[in-house]
Amino acid sequence: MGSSLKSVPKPLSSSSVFQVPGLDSHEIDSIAEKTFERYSVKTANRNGKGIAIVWFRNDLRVLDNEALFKAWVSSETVLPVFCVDPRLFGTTYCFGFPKTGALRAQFLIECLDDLRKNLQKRSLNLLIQHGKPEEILPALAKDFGAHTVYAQKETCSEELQVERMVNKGLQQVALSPSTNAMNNPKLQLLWGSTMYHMDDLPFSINSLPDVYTQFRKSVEAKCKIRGCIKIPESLGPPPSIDDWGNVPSVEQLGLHSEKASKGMRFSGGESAALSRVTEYFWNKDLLGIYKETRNGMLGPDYSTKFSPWLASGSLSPRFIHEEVKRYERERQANDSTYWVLFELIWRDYFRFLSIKYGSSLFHLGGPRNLQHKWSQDQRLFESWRNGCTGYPLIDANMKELSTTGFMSNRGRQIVCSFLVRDMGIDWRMGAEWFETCLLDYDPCSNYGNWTYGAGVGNDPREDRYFSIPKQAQTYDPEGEFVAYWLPQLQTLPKEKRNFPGESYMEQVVPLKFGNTSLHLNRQASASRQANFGRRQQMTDKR
Ligand SMILES: Cc1cc2nc3c(=O)[nH]c(=O)nc-3n(C[C@H](O)[C@H](O)[C@H](O)COP(=O)(O)OP(=O)(O)OC[C@H]3O[C@@H](n4cnc5c(N)ncnc54)[C@H](O)[C@@H]3O)c2cc1C
Ligand SMILES: Nc1ncnc2c1ncn2[C@@H]1O[C@H](COP(=O)(O)OP(=O)(O)OP(=O)(O)O)[C@@H](O)[C@H]1O
Repeated sequence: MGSSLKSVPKPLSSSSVFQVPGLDSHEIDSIAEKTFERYSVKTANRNGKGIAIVWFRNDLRVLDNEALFKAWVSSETVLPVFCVDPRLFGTTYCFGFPKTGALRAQFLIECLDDLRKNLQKRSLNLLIQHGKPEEILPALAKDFGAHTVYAQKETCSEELQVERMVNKGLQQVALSPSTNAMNNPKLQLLWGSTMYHMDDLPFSINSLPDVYTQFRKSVEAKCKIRGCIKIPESLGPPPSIDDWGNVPSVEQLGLHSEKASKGMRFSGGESAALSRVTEYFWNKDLLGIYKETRNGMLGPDYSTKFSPWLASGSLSPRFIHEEVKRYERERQANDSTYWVLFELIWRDYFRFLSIKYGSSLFHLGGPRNLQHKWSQDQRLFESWRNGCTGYPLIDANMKELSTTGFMSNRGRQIVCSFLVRDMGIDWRMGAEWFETCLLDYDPCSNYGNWTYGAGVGNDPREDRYFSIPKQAQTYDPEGEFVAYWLPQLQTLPKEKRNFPGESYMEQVVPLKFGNTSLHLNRQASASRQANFGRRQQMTDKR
C-alpha cells in the first residue's frame, strides 16, 4: 500500500457537506425504477393460501429479499411489518451509551420511508408498530389468521433471544382457546445477510477456518454465489388495514435530531443504496481503481460507502456481486473489481464467526478468552471519544465519527489500536461507542473487528499495532484529512499538520512506541513489546 495511495476528488472547503449518493431525488427515483425493472418478473408461481406476515428486520429492501418472496409465494395476501423495538433505543450492554445514536436513527427512518414507498409501488404497504416483536407479531398473526411469519435469520444473542420469544408467542396463539382451530402460525427464518449463502459453505460452522485466507480460498474454490431473487411486479393485494402507522420521527424515538454539519451525509433506503452503486460503479467509474484508493480517509469517493445500506439490509451483497460481474463484462476486470468482493467476503466471514464463537465475541477475553489487564479510565476514554487526545489523526477521525456516523476503515483501525494499545483501555468501551455512532453498525463486523484490533480475536495473527506517525505519513502526508476536521491546523505548513507540537493540544498519553520518528519507534518497539504480553506487529496490511 503506502505511497501508492491514488487520490480521488476530495472536499474543497472545510464546511462542505457531501450527500452520499450525490444525486438528486429524481435521479435516485429513476435509478431505483430502472434497477427494479431489471429485477422484476411479470409472473411467478403463487400457489399459497391465506395470509403470511413478513417481519422486516435488518433486511429493509424489496430486491433480493427471500423472506418477502417466500411470503408472497406461500399466500394470497402478504402483511409486511416493522416493529420499532424500544430495546434498540435503550443503552449499550456494559457502559450505558445510547444503543442507537440519532444519526443512525435518522438513517433507519429514511430506510423505512423508502421501503414503504417501494412496497406501495408494488401494491403493498408497510405496517409500522411500536413495541416488542414478541408481542406484536403473535397478536397480528392471531388477528389476521396468518399461517407463517417469515423473517431474516440473525446470529447474535440479543436477536436470537427475540427470535425465541417470537416463536414462543406464536406457539401460544395456537394454544389460545379463542383461536380458530386452523390457526397454528409458525416462524420461518431464512438466511439472507451474506454474499455466500450459509447452506452453500463447504464446511460446517463449527469447522469454520480461523484464518480468513483459508476461509476465502475455500469458498471461492468450492461455492457459487447465488443469483438475486427477482420480484414480481405486483405483490398485492394488500390486507385490509385502516391505519398502517407512521414512520417515527427521531424525537419520537427519544433522541434529539442531528444532521451532519460537515463531511458525509448519507441518504437512507434501498433507492439511495441502488443509486450509490450506480454512482460509484457506473457514473464515476471508480470501481476500476478501488484497490488503489480504498485506504483513503477524506471524501465520499475513496471507497464504496456501501456499508450503511448493507448493515440495514437496504442493499443485498449478492446484488453488488452481480453488478461487479456486469462491470467486469462491460468495462474492465482487474484487481480492484475483485477487491470489492474480497472485502465483502470479510463481511461474510465475521457474520459466520459470530455463529461459531457466539457471545464470546462480546466478552472482554474475546473468542480466545485471553486475560489482560485493561483500564477503564474515564478521562482518557472521554478524550478519545470527544477527539481531544492531542493526536490530530485520532481527533480528526473521532470528530468525523460523531459528526457523520462514519469513519474510514483505515481510521477505524488506527483509533482502535490507539485506544487499546496506547491508552490500554477496555476495548469494549470503544466497541460500544462505535455501536452508538456508526451508521453501518453491525454486531458481527463491529465486535469482530474490535476483537481483532484488541488482539483477542480468533486469529492470533490479526494482532497489530498501528503507529500514528507512520500512518499519518503514509495516509495523510499533506495533512488534508486532519485539517479538514480540525480547522485550527489549516494555517500550519502541510508537513506539520499531523505533528503540530505545542501549537495544538497536549497529548493525553505518550505513544507506546514513541512518537517522534519512525526510526525511533522501531528501536523503542523492540524493547517494549513485552508490555502487552504477546507479539505485536508494526504492520499496516489488511
Ligand atoms: C474497529 C472496526 C469496527 C468496524 N465496525 C464495522 C461495523 O460495525 N459495520 C461494518 O459494516 N463494518 C465495520 N468495520 C469494517 C469497515 O471499516 C467498514 O465496513 C468500511 O469502512 C465501510 O466503508 P465502505 O463501505 O466504503 O467499505 P469498502 O472499502 O468500500 O468495502 C466494501 C464493503 O466490504 C465490507 N468490508 C470492508 N472491510 C471490512 C471489514 N474489515 N470487516 C467487515 N466488512 C468489511 C463492508 O461491507 C464494505 O461496505 C469495522 C472496522 C473496524 C476496524
Ligand atoms: N446485536 C448485538 N449488539 C450488541 N451486543 C450484543 C448483540 N447481541 C449480543 N450482544 C451482547 O452479547 C453479550 C453476551 O450476551 P449473553 O446474554 O449471551 O451473555 P452471556 O454469554 O450470558 O454473558 P454474560 O454472562 O457475560 O452476560 C452481551 O454483552 C450482549 O449485549
